[in-house]
Amino acid sequence: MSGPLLEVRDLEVGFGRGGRHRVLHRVSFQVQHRQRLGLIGESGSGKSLTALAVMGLLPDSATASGSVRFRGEELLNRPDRVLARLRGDRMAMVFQEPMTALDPTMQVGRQVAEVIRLHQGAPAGTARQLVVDMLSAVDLPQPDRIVNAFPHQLSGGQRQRVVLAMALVNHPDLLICDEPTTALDVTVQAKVLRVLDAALTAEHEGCLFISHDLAVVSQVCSDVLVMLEGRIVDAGPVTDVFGQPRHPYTAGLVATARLDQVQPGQRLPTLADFYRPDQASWPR
Ligand SMILES: Nc1ncnc2c1ncn2[C@@H]1O[C@H](COP(=O)(O)OP(=O)(O)OP(=O)(O)O)[C@@H](O)[C@H]1O
Repeated sequence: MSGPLLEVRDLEVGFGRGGRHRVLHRVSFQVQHRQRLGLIGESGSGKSLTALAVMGLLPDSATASGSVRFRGEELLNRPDRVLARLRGDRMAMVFQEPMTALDPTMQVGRQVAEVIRLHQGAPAGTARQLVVDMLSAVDLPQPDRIVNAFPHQLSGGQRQRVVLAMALVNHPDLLICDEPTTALDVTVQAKVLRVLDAALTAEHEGCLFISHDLAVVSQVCSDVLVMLEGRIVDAGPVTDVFGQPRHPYTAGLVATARLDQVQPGQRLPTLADFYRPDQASWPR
Protein backbone atom coordinates (compact mmCIF):
# COMPACT_ATOMS: atom_id res chain seq x y z
CA MET A 1 0.00 0.00 0.00
CA SER A 2 1.29 3.48 -0.80
CA GLY A 3 1.35 6.31 1.71
CA PRO A 4 2.21 6.13 5.40
CA LEU A 5 0.40 3.82 7.80
CA LEU A 6 -0.16 6.70 10.21
CA GLU A 7 0.11 10.38 9.48
CA VAL A 8 -0.30 12.89 12.30
CA ARG A 9 -0.31 16.49 11.18
CA ASP A 10 -0.45 19.65 13.26
CA LEU A 11 -2.08 17.82 16.15
CA GLU A 12 -3.02 20.20 18.95
CA VAL A 13 -4.61 19.09 22.20
CA GLY A 14 -5.81 21.39 24.94
CA PHE A 15 -7.83 21.33 28.13
CA GLY A 16 -10.10 23.88 29.75
CA ARG A 17 -12.63 26.09 28.01
CA GLY A 18 -12.09 25.91 24.24
CA GLY A 19 -8.91 23.89 24.84
CA ARG A 20 -7.20 27.08 25.99
CA HIS A 21 -4.63 25.27 28.12
CA ARG A 22 -2.74 23.74 25.24
CA VAL A 23 -0.53 20.71 25.95
CA LEU A 24 0.31 19.49 22.40
CA HIS A 25 1.58 22.00 19.86
CA ARG A 26 1.52 21.23 16.12
CA VAL A 27 2.70 17.65 16.54
CA SER A 28 3.46 16.11 13.15
CA PHE A 29 4.99 12.75 12.30
CA GLN A 30 4.43 9.64 10.24
CA VAL A 31 4.71 5.92 10.89
CA GLN A 32 5.49 3.97 7.73
CA HIS A 33 4.55 0.34 7.18
CA ARG A 34 6.90 -1.86 9.21
CA GLN A 35 8.56 1.15 10.84
CA ARG A 36 9.29 1.16 14.56
CA LEU A 37 9.11 4.73 15.73
CA GLY A 38 10.13 5.61 19.27
CA LEU A 39 8.67 8.59 21.11
CA ILE A 40 10.75 9.80 24.02
CA GLY A 41 10.50 12.73 26.39
CA GLU A 42 10.26 13.41 30.06
CA SER A 43 7.19 12.96 32.21
CA GLY A 44 4.44 15.40 31.21
CA SER A 45 5.91 16.17 27.76
CA GLY A 46 2.80 14.87 25.97
CA LYS A 47 3.73 11.35 24.86
CA SER A 48 0.66 9.61 26.24
CA LEU A 49 -1.75 12.24 24.97
CA THR A 50 -0.25 11.82 21.50
CA ALA A 51 -0.92 8.07 21.66
CA LEU A 52 -4.41 8.54 23.08
CA ALA A 53 -5.27 11.02 20.31
CA VAL A 54 -4.22 8.46 17.69
CA MET A 55 -6.34 5.77 19.34
CA GLY A 56 -9.34 8.08 19.78
CA LEU A 57 -9.10 7.66 23.55
CA LEU A 58 -8.59 11.26 24.67
CA PRO A 59 -10.56 12.21 27.79
CA ASP A 60 -13.83 14.06 27.13
CA SER A 61 -12.34 17.17 28.70
CA ALA A 62 -9.72 17.40 25.91
CA THR A 63 -10.13 19.42 22.71
CA ALA A 64 -8.16 18.22 19.69
CA SER A 65 -7.49 19.73 16.28
CA GLY A 66 -5.27 18.91 13.32
CA SER A 67 -5.29 15.59 11.54
CA VAL A 68 -4.70 11.92 12.42
CA ARG A 69 -4.89 9.73 9.32
CA PHE A 70 -4.65 5.95 9.56
CA ARG A 71 -4.16 4.32 6.16
CA GLY A 72 -5.45 7.56 4.68
CA GLU A 73 -8.65 7.66 6.77
CA GLU A 74 -9.16 10.66 9.04
CA LEU A 75 -9.69 9.60 12.66
CA LEU A 76 -9.61 12.77 14.68
CA ASN A 77 -12.97 13.66 16.21
CA ARG A 78 -14.68 10.74 14.46
CA PRO A 79 -17.54 8.92 16.22
CA ASP A 80 -16.51 6.28 18.71
CA ARG A 81 -18.14 3.46 16.74
CA VAL A 82 -15.72 4.13 13.83
CA LEU A 83 -12.75 4.17 16.18
CA ALA A 84 -13.91 1.11 18.11
CA ARG A 85 -13.91 -0.85 14.84
CA LEU A 86 -10.25 0.01 14.28
CA ARG A 87 -9.11 -0.43 17.86
CA GLY A 88 -8.05 -3.95 18.69
CA ASP A 89 -8.36 -4.85 15.03
CA ARG A 90 -6.19 -2.67 12.77
CA MET A 91 -4.69 -0.70 15.68
CA ALA A 92 -3.88 -1.98 19.15
CA MET A 93 -2.35 -0.45 22.23
CA VAL A 94 -0.37 -1.79 25.17
CA PHE A 95 -0.28 0.35 28.30
CA GLN A 96 2.29 0.51 31.08
CA GLU A 97 0.13 -1.23 33.64
CA PRO A 98 -1.26 -4.57 32.39
CA MET A 99 -4.15 -4.57 34.86
CA THR A 100 -5.69 -1.61 33.02
CA ALA A 101 -6.26 -3.97 30.09
CA LEU A 102 -7.18 -7.13 32.01
CA ASP A 103 -10.42 -8.01 33.73
CA PRO A 104 -9.45 -9.37 37.20
CA THR A 105 -12.55 -11.59 37.30
CA MET A 106 -11.99 -13.46 34.03
CA GLN A 107 -9.53 -16.23 33.11
CA VAL A 108 -6.84 -14.84 30.81
CA GLY A 109 -7.54 -17.35 28.04
CA ARG A 110 -11.15 -16.19 27.88
CA GLN A 111 -9.97 -12.60 27.66
CA VAL A 112 -7.73 -13.34 24.67
CA ALA A 113 -10.55 -15.38 23.08
CA GLU A 114 -12.94 -12.49 23.60
CA VAL A 115 -10.69 -10.19 21.55
CA ILE A 116 -10.58 -12.76 18.74
CA ARG A 117 -14.36 -13.23 18.85
CA LEU A 118 -15.08 -9.51 18.82
CA HIS A 119 -12.94 -8.81 15.82
CA GLN A 120 -12.85 -12.02 13.84
CA GLY A 121 -16.34 -13.19 14.70
CA ALA A 122 -15.09 -16.69 15.61
CA PRO A 123 -17.24 -18.76 18.00
CA ALA A 124 -15.70 -18.90 21.48
CA GLY A 125 -14.92 -22.66 21.35
CA THR A 126 -12.90 -22.65 18.12
CA ALA A 127 -10.63 -19.94 19.42
CA ARG A 128 -9.10 -22.05 22.20
CA GLN A 129 -6.23 -23.52 20.20
CA LEU A 130 -5.38 -20.13 18.75
CA VAL A 131 -5.36 -18.68 22.26
CA VAL A 132 -2.98 -21.38 23.51
CA ASP A 133 -0.73 -20.85 20.46
CA MET A 134 -0.77 -17.13 21.08
CA LEU A 135 0.14 -17.50 24.76
CA SER A 136 2.96 -19.79 23.70
CA ALA A 137 4.14 -17.27 21.07
CA VAL A 138 4.52 -14.60 23.76
CA ASP A 139 6.75 -17.06 25.56
CA LEU A 140 4.47 -17.90 28.47
CA PRO A 141 5.40 -21.19 30.15
CA GLN A 142 2.79 -23.96 30.08
CA PRO A 143 0.32 -22.00 27.99
CA ASP A 144 -2.33 -24.73 28.23
CA ARG A 145 -2.38 -24.15 32.00
CA ILE A 146 -2.02 -20.37 31.94
CA VAL A 147 -5.06 -20.19 29.71
CA ASN A 148 -7.16 -21.02 32.79
CA ALA A 149 -5.37 -18.66 35.19
CA PHE A 150 -6.81 -15.45 36.55
CA PRO A 151 -4.67 -12.30 36.24
CA HIS A 152 -3.82 -12.23 39.97
CA GLN A 153 -2.25 -15.69 39.64
CA LEU A 154 0.35 -14.36 37.17
CA SER A 155 3.45 -12.23 37.65
CA GLY A 156 3.62 -8.68 36.27
CA GLY A 157 5.75 -9.80 33.31
CA GLN A 158 3.39 -12.69 32.55
CA ARG A 159 0.39 -10.36 32.67
CA GLN A 160 2.07 -7.94 30.27
CA ARG A 161 2.73 -10.84 27.87
CA VAL A 162 -0.96 -11.78 28.05
CA VAL A 163 -1.76 -8.16 27.16
CA LEU A 164 0.69 -8.38 24.26
CA ALA A 165 -1.06 -11.56 23.10
CA MET A 166 -4.39 -9.71 23.21
CA ALA A 167 -2.94 -6.77 21.29
CA LEU A 168 -1.33 -8.95 18.63
CA VAL A 169 -3.82 -11.75 18.13
CA ASN A 170 -5.76 -9.94 15.42
CA HIS A 171 -2.57 -8.96 13.58
CA PRO A 172 -3.01 -5.18 13.79
CA ASP A 173 -1.19 -2.98 11.27
CA LEU A 174 -0.16 -0.55 13.99
CA LEU A 175 0.81 -1.35 17.57
CA ILE A 176 1.12 1.50 20.04
CA CYS A 177 3.08 0.74 23.19
CA ASP A 178 3.04 3.26 26.03
CA GLU A 179 5.91 2.42 28.39
CA PRO A 180 5.09 -1.30 28.13
CA THR A 181 7.95 -2.45 30.32
CA THR A 182 8.42 0.45 32.74
CA ALA A 183 6.55 -1.30 35.55
CA LEU A 184 8.67 -4.46 35.21
CA ASP A 185 12.05 -5.31 36.68
CA VAL A 186 15.03 -5.33 34.33
CA THR A 187 15.24 -9.05 33.48
CA VAL A 188 11.50 -9.35 32.95
CA GLN A 189 11.63 -6.16 30.88
CA ALA A 190 14.24 -7.74 28.58
CA LYS A 191 12.03 -10.79 28.10
CA VAL A 192 8.91 -8.78 27.24
CA LEU A 193 10.95 -6.65 24.81
CA ARG A 194 12.28 -9.78 23.11
CA VAL A 195 8.72 -11.05 22.67
CA LEU A 196 7.64 -7.71 21.28
CA ASP A 197 10.60 -7.59 18.93
CA ALA A 198 9.86 -11.10 17.66
CA ALA A 199 6.20 -10.23 17.10
CA LEU A 200 6.96 -7.03 15.23
CA THR A 201 9.55 -8.79 13.09
CA ALA A 202 7.29 -11.71 12.25
CA GLU A 203 4.20 -9.64 11.60
CA HIS A 204 5.83 -6.66 9.88
CA GLU A 205 3.69 -4.35 11.96
CA GLY A 206 4.28 -0.65 12.36
CA CYS A 207 4.91 0.44 15.92
CA LEU A 208 4.81 3.67 17.88
CA PHE A 209 6.81 2.93 21.00
CA ILE A 210 6.63 5.40 23.88
CA SER A 211 9.35 5.35 26.48
CA HIS A 212 11.49 7.59 28.59
CA ASP A 213 14.30 5.05 28.34
CA LEU A 214 16.75 5.78 25.51
CA ALA A 215 18.45 2.41 25.81
CA VAL A 216 15.15 0.58 25.34
CA VAL A 217 14.21 2.78 22.38
CA SER A 218 17.61 2.20 20.77
CA GLN A 219 17.04 -1.54 21.09
CA VAL A 220 13.50 -1.69 19.78
CA CYS A 221 13.16 1.22 17.33
CA SER A 222 14.63 2.23 14.01
CA ASP A 223 13.59 5.88 14.29
CA VAL A 224 12.80 8.22 17.12
CA LEU A 225 10.93 11.42 17.94
CA VAL A 226 11.98 13.56 20.89
CA MET A 227 9.21 15.47 22.60
CA LEU A 228 9.62 18.45 24.88
CA GLU A 229 6.75 20.42 26.42
CA GLY A 230 4.24 19.20 23.84
CA ARG A 231 6.44 19.74 20.78
CA ILE A 232 8.55 17.42 18.65
CA VAL A 233 12.05 18.89 18.89
CA ASP A 234 14.14 16.17 17.23
CA ALA A 235 13.36 13.35 14.82
CA GLY A 236 15.19 10.86 12.63
CA PRO A 237 16.92 7.48 12.65
CA VAL A 238 17.89 6.40 16.17
CA THR A 239 21.59 6.29 15.28
CA ASP A 240 21.51 9.90 13.99
CA VAL A 241 19.34 11.39 16.75
CA PHE A 242 21.24 9.69 19.57
CA GLY A 243 24.62 9.70 17.77
CA GLN A 244 24.61 13.35 16.73
CA PRO A 245 21.77 15.05 18.57
CA ARG A 246 20.75 18.36 17.04
CA HIS A 247 18.57 19.76 19.79
CA PRO A 248 20.28 20.67 23.09
CA TYR A 249 17.54 18.82 24.98
CA THR A 250 18.32 15.60 23.08
CA ALA A 251 22.02 16.16 23.70
CA GLY A 252 21.26 16.38 27.41
CA LEU A 253 19.20 13.19 27.35
CA VAL A 254 21.94 11.35 25.50
CA ALA A 255 24.61 12.61 27.88
CA THR A 256 22.73 11.36 30.91
CA ALA A 257 22.03 8.03 29.23
CA ARG A 258 25.72 7.79 28.26
CA LEU A 259 24.73 6.78 24.73
CA ASP A 260 27.19 9.49 23.65
CA GLN A 261 29.96 6.99 24.25
CA VAL A 262 28.90 5.22 21.08
CA GLN A 263 31.43 6.16 18.37
CA PRO A 264 30.13 8.07 15.32
CA GLY A 265 29.09 5.59 12.66
CA GLN A 266 28.96 2.75 15.17
CA ARG A 267 25.63 0.98 15.21
CA LEU A 268 23.78 1.03 18.51
CA PRO A 269 23.06 -2.48 19.77
CA THR A 270 19.64 -3.77 18.85
CA LEU A 271 17.68 -6.74 20.13
CA ALA A 272 18.70 -8.59 16.97
CA ASP A 273 22.22 -8.65 18.40
CA PHE A 274 21.02 -10.89 21.20
CA TYR A 275 18.08 -12.73 19.77
CA ARG A 276 16.94 -14.22 16.48
CA PRO A 277 13.18 -14.60 16.45
CA ASP A 278 11.86 -17.77 14.91
CA GLN A 279 9.45 -16.19 12.48
CA ALA A 280 7.92 -19.49 11.48
CA SER A 281 6.59 -20.11 14.99
CA TRP A 282 4.31 -17.08 15.08
CA PRO A 283 0.69 -18.30 15.09
CA ARG A 284 -1.83 -17.20 12.48
N1 LIG B 1 -7.00 14.87 31.74
C1 LIG B 1 -6.12 15.89 31.75
N2 LIG B 1 -6.53 17.13 32.12
C2 LIG B 1 -5.64 18.17 32.13
N3 LIG B 1 -4.36 18.07 31.78
C3 LIG B 1 -3.90 16.86 31.39
C4 LIG B 1 -4.76 15.71 31.34
N4 LIG B 1 -4.03 14.64 30.91
C5 LIG B 1 -2.78 15.11 30.69
N5 LIG B 1 -2.70 16.44 30.97
C6 LIG B 1 -1.50 17.28 30.86
O1 LIG B 1 -0.95 17.14 29.56
C7 LIG B 1 0.46 17.12 29.62
C8 LIG B 1 1.00 15.90 28.88
O2 LIG B 1 0.60 14.72 29.58
P1 LIG B 1 0.99 13.25 29.07
O3 LIG B 1 0.29 12.29 29.96
O4 LIG B 1 0.78 13.14 27.61
O5 LIG B 1 2.57 13.24 29.37
P2 LIG B 1 3.61 12.03 29.21
O6 LIG B 1 4.75 12.58 28.43
O7 LIG B 1 2.94 10.84 28.67
O8 LIG B 1 4.06 11.79 30.71
P3 LIG B 1 4.40 10.40 31.50
O9 LIG B 1 5.72 9.95 30.94
O10 LIG B 1 4.47 10.82 32.93
O11 LIG B 1 3.28 9.44 31.22
C9 LIG B 1 0.86 17.17 31.07
O12 LIG B 1 1.22 18.49 31.39
C10 LIG B 1 -0.41 16.79 31.81
O13 LIG B 1 -0.49 17.45 33.04
